[in-house]
Amino acid sequence: MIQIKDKEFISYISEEMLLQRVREMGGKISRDFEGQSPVLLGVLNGSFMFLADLAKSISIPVEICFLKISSYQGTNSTGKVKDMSSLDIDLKDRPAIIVEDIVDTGLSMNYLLGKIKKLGPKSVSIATLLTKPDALQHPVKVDYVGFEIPNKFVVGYGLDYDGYGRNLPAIYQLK
Ligand SMILES: O=P(O)(O)OC[C@H]1O[C@H](OP(=O)(O)OP(=O)(O)O)[C@H](O)[C@@H]1O
Ligand SMILES: Nc1nc2[nH]cnc2c(=O)[nH]1
Repeated sequence: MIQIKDKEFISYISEEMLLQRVREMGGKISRDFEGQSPVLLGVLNGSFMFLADLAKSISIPVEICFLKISSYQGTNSTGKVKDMSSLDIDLKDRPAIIVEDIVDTGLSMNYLLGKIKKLGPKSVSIATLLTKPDALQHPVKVDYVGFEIPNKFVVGYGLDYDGYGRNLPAIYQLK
């Protein structure tokens, strides 16, 4: 068990399991996009650790850039997406892969899809480490999923509680 601020969390997905699954996802993406050079669009802050490990497992040429949005406060969605991005890459006619740590209600991903599609990419795919099928309110088709998890708040491996816990190498669930 670990404590972050006022909350206790218990071990949920080990570092070993995360890395094994992320490598599988990188292998699949490499096969699916063989002969192409997609742009990985990491969504800050939460995706930084997943994106780093995923990118290391991808064997085809990729470019990497980042978007920054936020919708969570504490352990709840605000219901609104705050966009702080300025995308410095031309996506026209390029395959784009949005890389997220988690699709929870789907609000953020629906917003991102709308934003990216307007930039004229060849295709838009979604890779997320985690999804919470029982929490989904804004349906979205995810192409690459690491783990489907129950509707409980999680931290670690990029995911935070109130700014903390992102540096944990494994995933923990709210007790
Ligand atoms: O499906 P949703 O309900 O929209 O939730 C998913 C979003 O929540 C998290 O971001 P957060 O707002 O916590 O910002 P952060 O990545 O900076 O922690 C996560 O990285 C997703 O972007
Ligand atoms: N840290 C964290 N951020 C989220 N954003 C959406 N769902 C979650 C979650 O379960 N944990």
